[in-house]
Amino acid sequence: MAADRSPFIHRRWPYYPPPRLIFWTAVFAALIVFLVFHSPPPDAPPDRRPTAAWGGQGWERRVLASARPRSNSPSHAAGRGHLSVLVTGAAGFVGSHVSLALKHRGDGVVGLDNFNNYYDPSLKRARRRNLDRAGVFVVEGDINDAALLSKLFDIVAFTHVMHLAAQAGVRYAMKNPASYVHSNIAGLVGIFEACKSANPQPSIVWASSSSVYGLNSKVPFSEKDQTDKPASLYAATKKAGEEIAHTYNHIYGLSITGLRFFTVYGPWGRPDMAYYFFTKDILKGKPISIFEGPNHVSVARDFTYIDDIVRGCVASIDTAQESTGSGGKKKGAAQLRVFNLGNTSPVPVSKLVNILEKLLKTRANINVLPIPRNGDVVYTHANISYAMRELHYKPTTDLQTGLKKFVHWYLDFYSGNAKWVP
Ligand SMILES: O=C(O)[C@H]1O[C@H](OP(=O)(O)OP(=O)(O)OC[C@H]2O[C@@H](n3ccc(=O)[nH]c3=O)[C@H](O)[C@@H]2O)[C@H](O)[C@@H](O)[C@@H]1O
Repeated sequence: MAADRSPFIHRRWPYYPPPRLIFWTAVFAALIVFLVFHSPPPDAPPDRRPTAAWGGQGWERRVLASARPRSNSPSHAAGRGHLSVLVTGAAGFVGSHVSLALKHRGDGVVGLDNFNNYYDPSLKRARRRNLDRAGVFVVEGDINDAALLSKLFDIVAFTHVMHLAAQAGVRYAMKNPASYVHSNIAGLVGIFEACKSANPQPSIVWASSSSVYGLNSKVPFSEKDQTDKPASLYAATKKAGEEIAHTYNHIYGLSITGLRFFTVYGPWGRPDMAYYFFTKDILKGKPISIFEGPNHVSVARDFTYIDDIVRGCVASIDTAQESTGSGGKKKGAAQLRVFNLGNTSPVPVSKLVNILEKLLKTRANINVLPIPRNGDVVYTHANISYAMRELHYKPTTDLQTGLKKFVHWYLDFYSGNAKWVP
């Protein structure tokens, strides 16, 4: 009779299976364990995360640490409680300054920025290094990423959102209109959606723009003036933002403050703005264009120094009332405000160039051109009495003083020596 070679009979206990069987059983078990822990539950929403990496325990710990206010923060001492602020556009010009100011006084601050390449992202990365050093973690992601926003609100009960992420620049709107709709309309709605669903709802302060005054001829511009004649798509998206703010305040009880910034300038500024690229071009000996209005009228701006703007932003946070809703439901009327933050002292662009020439000790090579029909307006001038009354806002830096600080920073930064002086 042939010997029975089956391994499963005629074996006595204890039975030791062959090593190959043990190996394959282990592989199979490991595979099952992997599939169980890595497959999404059947009703999980689709993963809408963009390529930028966020999430994970280490990431959450950094968000939490950054959001934690100092126990002896002045906000707390002043009876405003502990503030945790989400600052969007934190690697941007105004966003980086405001984040540092809040962090330095003891508030918890989490930054959010998509580091897009509208202008040199290495400047944004340099600003981020300053924020890192100060203990502000900047999450890399987009305000249109609903899953990311909802995750951030899951982790932190933000008391305030300082929404400064936007597609800026008046003239670029003719080149890339979609980017204005993406950031200033869809992105703003994304922020309001996340805030209205959060529990507790944060108070929101966000950046509108002096450009909403558009073709207004009544000066100085007051918040009570009509703003229904925007001169650029950029201005139109900011104006639309103000209307959208009204809707979210009305339906959901969100406390919202819009700030109309007037041509903000200063150290760590935006390279797409005239004072910045004039400085670069004057130093390189390249020609610059100064625009003039019809009948050779001077084009002028109410240039406003960054430190004054930061004080206005912080005061807006400190005077913002709480939102009244929670988890998407309104419980009562909430605060809705719009403030001009300007210098209330317009200066012709030709004068700005004179100041730069003196500071740089270099003559500019100037072409005077008619103002192009690409969204620019001839004149801006802020009436700031409302902000003075409600925010105790009082700009203290004239253009000469502010440009001196900018030029000092510029020369330092581009000689590879940037130091952060908040
Ligand atoms: O305050 C605002 O609402 C706006 O201020 C700036 O917009 P703008 O005032 O046009 O600032 P710049 O682009 O720096 O232009 C400053 C002045 O220089 C003039 N300019 C600009 C470029 C140029 O080549 N030549 C020239 O004379 C412009 O006409 C303008 O009068 C910002 O770029 C906007 O994001 C912001 O919302």
